[in-house]
Amino acid sequence: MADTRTVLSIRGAERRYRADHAALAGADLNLHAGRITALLGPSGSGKSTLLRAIAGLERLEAGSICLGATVWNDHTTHVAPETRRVGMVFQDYALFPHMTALANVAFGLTGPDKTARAMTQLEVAELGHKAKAYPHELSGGEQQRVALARALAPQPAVVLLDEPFSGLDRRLRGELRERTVDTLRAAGTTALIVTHDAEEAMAVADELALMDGGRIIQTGPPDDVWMTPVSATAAKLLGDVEIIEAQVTNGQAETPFGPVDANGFEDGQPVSVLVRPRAFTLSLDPDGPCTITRRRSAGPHLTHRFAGAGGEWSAQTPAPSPIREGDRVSVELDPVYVRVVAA
Ligand SMILES: Nc1ncnc2c1ncn2[C@@H]1O[C@H](COP(=O)(O)OP(=O)(O)OP(=O)(O)O)[C@@H](O)[C@H]1O
Repeated sequence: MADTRTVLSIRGAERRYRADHAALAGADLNLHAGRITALLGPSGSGKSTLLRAIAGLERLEAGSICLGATVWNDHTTHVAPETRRVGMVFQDYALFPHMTALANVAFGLTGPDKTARAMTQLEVAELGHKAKAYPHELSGGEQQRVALARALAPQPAVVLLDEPFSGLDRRLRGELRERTVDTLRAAGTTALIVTHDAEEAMAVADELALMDGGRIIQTGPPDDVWMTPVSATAAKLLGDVEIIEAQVTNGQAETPFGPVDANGFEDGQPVSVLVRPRAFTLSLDPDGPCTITRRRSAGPHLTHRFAGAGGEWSAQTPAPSPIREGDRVSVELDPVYVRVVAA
């Protein structure tokens, strides 16, 4: 059974840079022992501010941040960044350019064996042979690995990674992503990784936290969050979704593609029906109500745009498919990929 002990808890965190705008507007989040949480949100939603607040680089105006029973922040306390047991990997890695890889990793360490410990950490990152190299002599991926080694070397309670893969090309990103997850797991570290890439968040996360407007709007295992988004905003953060506004009648929400179960909402209530592209099941039908307007291959599946039923919609369909542009189709919804939430 995985350890779900809360290591870090954030309650009602508020931070305003301007009087009329809260970068953090009451954010709540728990980080659990040895687990990787991915923080996903659009640009400007407050992700970096939350990370900086955990690191002690921002003061909160309200709320609290606690490591176990130790208060790092509340209305009276602000523990200095250097005394928090936090490791940081910044977006640009922030390595010291005039120091070797080894000196960078040893930087935060103390004690007579600090160089040996830094070397061990570099070896874990498979960069022992680059110990004497300066950052400009390292590739982007190697720099990121040195930055991660530096963050992990002091055995911090929490590691924070701010968009750690964003400067790298797609192939290297995937590789480095897996290596980073392996390294964090091997170290048993509690980690928070910020990203605005849904696919990346789903790939790295044990737990996913969705952020919007300075608040955490949903948390949970990635599959659960994907299958059961709490709102249209949450669903949109994780990928394409069609949103159909509907009213509940006899326990069902009426859509142009037939009724769907109203998920416990009461009759008369306005709801949003969230339909993932893969929910649409298309069948060739000369008398069907919809017409294919566009067909695109996307590797293992196809994207079919179709018009009719009061709008234009996107379906993700299995490849190969005989359905071509201009064909008429009938459309059904697979309820597995449909979710009804409050409007
Ligand atoms: N130093 C600052 N001074 C003034 N406003 C700031 C400052 N830092 C951030 N903000 C504002 O606070 C809000 C949250 O910013 P933040 O950088 O935390 O968002 P983010 O989710 O990390 O965005 P991104 O994905 O683009 O990095 C934004 O409206 C931003 O403009």
